[in-house]
Amino acid sequence: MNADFGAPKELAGGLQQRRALYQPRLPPCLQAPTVKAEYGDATTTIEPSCAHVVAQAFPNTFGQPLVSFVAPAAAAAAAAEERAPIRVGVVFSGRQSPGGHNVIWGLHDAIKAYNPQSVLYGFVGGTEGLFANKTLEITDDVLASYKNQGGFDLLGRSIDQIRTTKQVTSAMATCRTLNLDGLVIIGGVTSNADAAQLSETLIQNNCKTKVVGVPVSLNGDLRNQFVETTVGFDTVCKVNSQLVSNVCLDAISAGKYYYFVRLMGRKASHVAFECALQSHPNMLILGEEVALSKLTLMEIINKICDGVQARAELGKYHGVLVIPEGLIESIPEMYALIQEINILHNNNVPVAEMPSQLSPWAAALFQFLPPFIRRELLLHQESDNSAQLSQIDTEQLLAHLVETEMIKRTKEGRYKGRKFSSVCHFFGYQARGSIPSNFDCDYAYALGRISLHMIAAGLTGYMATVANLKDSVDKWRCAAAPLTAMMSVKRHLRGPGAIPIGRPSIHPSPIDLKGKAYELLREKASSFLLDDFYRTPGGIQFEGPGSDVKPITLTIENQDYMGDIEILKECLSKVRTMVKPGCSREILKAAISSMVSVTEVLTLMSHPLNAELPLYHFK
Ligand SMILES: O=P(O)(O)OC[C@H]1O[C@](O)(CO)[C@@H](O)[C@@H]1O
Repeated sequence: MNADFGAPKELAGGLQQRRALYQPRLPPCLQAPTVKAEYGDATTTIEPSCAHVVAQAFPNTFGQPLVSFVAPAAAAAAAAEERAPIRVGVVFSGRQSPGGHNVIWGLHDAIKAYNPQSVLYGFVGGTEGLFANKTLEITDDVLASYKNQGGFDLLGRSIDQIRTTKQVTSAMATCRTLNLDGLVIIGGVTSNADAAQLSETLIQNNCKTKVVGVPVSLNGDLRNQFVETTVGFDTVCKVNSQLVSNVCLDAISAGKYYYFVRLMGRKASHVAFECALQSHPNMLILGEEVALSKLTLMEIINKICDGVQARAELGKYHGVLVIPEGLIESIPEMYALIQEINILHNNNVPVAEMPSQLSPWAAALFQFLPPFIRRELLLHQESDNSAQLSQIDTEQLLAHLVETEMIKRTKEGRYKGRKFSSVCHFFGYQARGSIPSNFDCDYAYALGRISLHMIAAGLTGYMATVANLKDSVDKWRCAAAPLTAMMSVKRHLRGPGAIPIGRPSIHPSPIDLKGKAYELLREKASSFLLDDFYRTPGGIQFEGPGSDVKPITLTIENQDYMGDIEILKECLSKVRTMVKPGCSREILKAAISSMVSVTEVLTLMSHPLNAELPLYHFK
């Protein structure tokens, strides 16, 4: 374990120092040291047919009400000394995600405003630090060089799991030893599911510590009717969109390579999806689409080759393909092979013996794959027993198979263009330590402050949430949602005969293939493929007009089309000044794509006032 966690960092002059001075904006309800908690109706689960199973597994925490936080009446705000000091622990349970530090900062500020005698302990080294009770007291001094900074290096992280009996017992022992009123668990889907179980176990064992989850994950897959997005998703998408758009421009400049880019996102492809909306690469293959259409590996390869061939007919020998790291598991035959390997891991079969123990069809597929993929598929599993997808070079597998297929097509006389050449990238870990965007700084800081109010209100088994994120911070609504309300049970089959399997849990939310954002992308797919409609969002903006740009998916999916007349007017005036009367349709398209965001264009296209402006009818 790194002994330097929490040590003051030397911040580079210029941007890094300036970022440390940024003061996150606070929604109105969080501006006083206390809040008023308003209790709503009892909850069930996001999948009501699972309610009885969740209720059985979580007898103490199922059905709790939603809680909203509003500003207290001025007279209700008691003096700090009238409030008992609070003792809270905080742990990074999930993977690094930009903005995580600000959750701790917000929590610290709220705790001290609540009562300056309150104490906040950070667990050093992630969950391992929680189990071993290794703490660092969080103070203003400790926080100084970590404010608005990326990574999780204030406290570090270890395994993203608080699940086994030993782990839960150790965590409970730490809560008791430190006499904690609250434990704040920072992480994604897995960490929050574990937080729910820990909270239930603590109640059953008469441990007073309240457990609060905070949605922090670069993958953006912890989203449901209570959670609009996770901390870090915005930053990671911005960093990766810049990288993708950079390679788009590189590709078109030399006209000789196809770039195969893999982005993070295991069970869901949100990062790849958002980056494609931002940067417009030629091709995007989502895990969700492949799983739905049950596309085989060779069908995917043929699809890519058809795209390469169509572009060659236009004289184009370059392009950019974006995939999520989870794509490999979405391909039916690869999924089945990975499942067989997982079973062998669970049965402790030595890696060297695994290939010989595969079923005949899986062994045949395994042998067909290039040696580097075979080696990567056999790596030890993640904490949730899934394959280590970040270590599997799916982009290289695709590039290799596409090259083979293009050579075959050439030999058969089906392809007459130039030789296909590729360059592969995994833009994965690079973004996790990035300086967080203003949005992630504000969002994380607010969630940290909400966590304190949840503990003060005695809530346990809840997640801190903020709604209305597409709007400015002064319109954000702060709340707490029961973790059990986000649970469902996996099923073997769909429909009435479906058999529930496993314990209820919080599951990653896939891309909504019926959603507005996906519809937009599909409409543009053939133009993206052939027209090199690249878009350059550039680096993260911290100041000025670009600094408040939010994820396109977040704004599109939550867009109130009829209500945003102000946005409409602003867009109209922008485009009117740019476009000259009588200019071509192509110029209009380009003007719109470069001048306004997709969200704005969508708003324009869907708004009744759109009829005023024939130029928007390019669709
Ligand atoms: O740091 P680690 O353990 O290699 O984590 C890698 C994984 O973490 C994530 O970044 C976030 O869950 C995944 O997308 C990726 O597969």
